[in-house]
Amino acid sequence: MVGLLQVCNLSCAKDRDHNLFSNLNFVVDEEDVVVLQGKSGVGKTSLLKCVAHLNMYGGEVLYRGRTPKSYGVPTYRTKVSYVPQRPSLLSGTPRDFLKTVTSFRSRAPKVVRKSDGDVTYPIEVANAWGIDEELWDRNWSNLSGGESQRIALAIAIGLNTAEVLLLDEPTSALDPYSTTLVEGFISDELRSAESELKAIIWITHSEEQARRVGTRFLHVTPTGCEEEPSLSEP
Ligand SMILES: Nc1ncnc2c1ncn2[C@@H]1O[C@H](COP(=O)(O)OP(=O)(O)OP(=O)(O)O)[C@@H](O)[C@H]1O
Repeated sequence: MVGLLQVCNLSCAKDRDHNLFSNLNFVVDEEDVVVLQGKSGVGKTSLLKCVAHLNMYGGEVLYRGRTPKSYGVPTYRTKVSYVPQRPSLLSGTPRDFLKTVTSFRSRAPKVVRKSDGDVTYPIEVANAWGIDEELWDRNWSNLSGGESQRIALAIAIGLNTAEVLLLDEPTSALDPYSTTLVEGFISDELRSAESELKAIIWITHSEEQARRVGTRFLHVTPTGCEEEPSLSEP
């Protein structure tokens, strides 16, 4: 079976002589929310970056049976999109970032714009999570961790081009109420016929969150990954 995303014999180098991990094989299908688990430092973030074609890797990543290069990497990244844990490392404001991202030719032209050129849906998504529009004009470095995390996620979801989202601890800076809002919104998007979103790979250190959002559980080790049938109750 081809699946939406196929990870074949993936390895990632730690340094010239050592691999961080190797021999990773798994398939992501439509409607999957694959929770990635594993010890701190095992390489979960690195794995997501490999899948997003942001890190060097050995082996193969196939999206709908084809390599990232066959789509063109910028186009691939609009379909398989990585959302970092700490977007505050970006320069400028979220609105600058949104304008830059939506100006790329690889972005689908269907993104809705206001007459002044602004893209609206990401701002609406963030608003639903308690983000005032004025925050879009503040530098990333002057936003709280939770604000920048929600805005980065709202951009990824609101652009509505990604079929696979790679979420790196997307709610680690959020309070429980905001976490519930975000989790609910994402699961509605996965079910919505209007949304492009088909599957998610989600890193979380929270067992409770893993149970709430996950449909599959993948345990990453330096020598491969194992699928766990389900998480046992605490
Ligand atoms: N750009 C980099 N240069 C050198 N080493 C790096 C780089 N990024 C990550 N590493 C190292 O690679 C290893 C794996 O890091 P990674 O962030 O992928 O792990 P993780 O499983 O996501 O960790 P955590 O659960 O703590 O977030 C760590 O030892 C880290 O220090």
